[in-house]
Amino acid sequence: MSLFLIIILVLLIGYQIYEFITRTTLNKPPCIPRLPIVGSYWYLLWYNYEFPFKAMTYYTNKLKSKVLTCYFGGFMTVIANDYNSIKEVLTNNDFNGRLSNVDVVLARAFGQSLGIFFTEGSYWQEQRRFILRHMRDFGFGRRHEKIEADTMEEIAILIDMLKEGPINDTEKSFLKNGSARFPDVLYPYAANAIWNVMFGKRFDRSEYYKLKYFCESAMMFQRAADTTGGAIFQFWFLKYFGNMFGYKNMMIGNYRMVDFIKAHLEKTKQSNNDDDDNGLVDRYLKVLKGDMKKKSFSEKQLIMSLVDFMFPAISALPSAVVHAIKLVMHHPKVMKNVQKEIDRVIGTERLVTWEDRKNLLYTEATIRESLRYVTLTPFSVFHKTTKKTTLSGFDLAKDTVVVTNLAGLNTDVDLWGDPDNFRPERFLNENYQLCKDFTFPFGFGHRVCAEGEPNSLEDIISGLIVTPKETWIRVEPRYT
Ligand code: HEM
Repeated sequence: MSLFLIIILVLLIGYQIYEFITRTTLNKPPCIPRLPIVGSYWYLLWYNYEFPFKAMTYYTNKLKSKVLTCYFGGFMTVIANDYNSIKEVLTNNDFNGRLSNVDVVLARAFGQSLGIFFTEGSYWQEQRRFILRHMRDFGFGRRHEKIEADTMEEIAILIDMLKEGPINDTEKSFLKNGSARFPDVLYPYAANAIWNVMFGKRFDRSEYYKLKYFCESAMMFQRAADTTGGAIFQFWFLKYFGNMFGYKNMMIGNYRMVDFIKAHLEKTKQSNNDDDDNGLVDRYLKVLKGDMKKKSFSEKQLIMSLVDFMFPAISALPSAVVHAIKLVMHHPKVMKNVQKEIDRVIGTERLVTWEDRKNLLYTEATIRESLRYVTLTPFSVFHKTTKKTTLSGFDLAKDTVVVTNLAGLNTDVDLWGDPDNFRPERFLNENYQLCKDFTFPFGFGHRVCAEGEPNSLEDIISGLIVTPKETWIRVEPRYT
């Protein structure tokens, strides 16, 4: 009898646990199974430890919904997995919040909510607006004679490195036996481009070791965790496990960048005259010295904004170029087409310019396809609802974490038909013009990547092509 009761009790508890795991609240998106405390993230890891976002396709099919609830630890999170729901998140201002008070986010910024990525509300708006407006004056995201000339010089150095070989120990570390290591070889070019906008100067070729250090720190930070922050963002105490959850490298990489920027900021402050106007830093320092300083302006905020604007420029951009190169090299037909277009539009005697972009449609389609094929930010950067709102007809409470599953969008069979094929032609119509792009590699709306799509694509194009005559496309004899 007692055995019978125990069986009943076990069955009842089992049922309760099953109920808890699969429970969906009324008018909330269907929920991925979850466990008490740890939530659903572990199910994603279980499905694919290396690429947990891949589990989403399985669950959208299983739960028959493109919008799902997923508990990241204790954070009730809603994940948008298709074009319509992602667009809704990106275009509705109710989703413009960020998780600004999570331990790991605060730890990277002197224990405060600073920078651009993880700030929100009027603080974020004020800072983002000020920084972008003044960066534009120094050539960020628009035509600018000096910046274009400087960039051409950097490209010329890159060509010289690739063609003539290394001239110092730093260059020898990424140029060996006639081959170049990517993305490392692109670091000086990428870092000097953004440094120029911020500080109004570039590092000389003899100082490239400094840029190498700066870029490697950014990579260390990026590689320590994905944009979701991984498990460390859900459970603060995991920081005590060293590098097991990426915390240690995240902090080392982050504070190496902070210290590097701080040291150069100090130098700028010491040599700064009131009428200096060479880059964003001069403009920001002017505000800090002035009487009209708004509350959101501080030196720490400047440092974290510089980190937030610079680390993607020196890690994500070179990575995007490398993925494009790799994919083109593995698709000889695409390579031939790109090469033919470069020969036709640019020829072999001059460098690529910003003007060329409108005539490099196949090359642009190739870059768009490589950004689709390899999603650099699979879960993008987490958003948060700033008020009670709706998504695809579901009700969402204020402060709900919202994820745009860009990887899911980029591999959606319903949208692409053959997402596993690398086919730039999908971005061109029958008239060989670029057609509507259903991807959001840089996000969209007010929280769009600060570099924005046009600027990023131009940078990738110039990084990819480098030079018509000596380009990497010609280096690989197997395909020519
Ligand atoms: C191929 C390269 C890049 C990709 C794929 C990329 C992608 C993204 C994505 C998906 C977001 C999040 C959008 C959202 O919240 O929905 C983002 C945000 C951001 N990106 Fe990029 N990015 C790239 C390069 C850059 C560069 C070069 C910069 C700076 C020069 C930059 C600066 C930023 C900043 C500051 C944000 C935060 C914007 C905010 O929260 O207001 N990114 N990026």
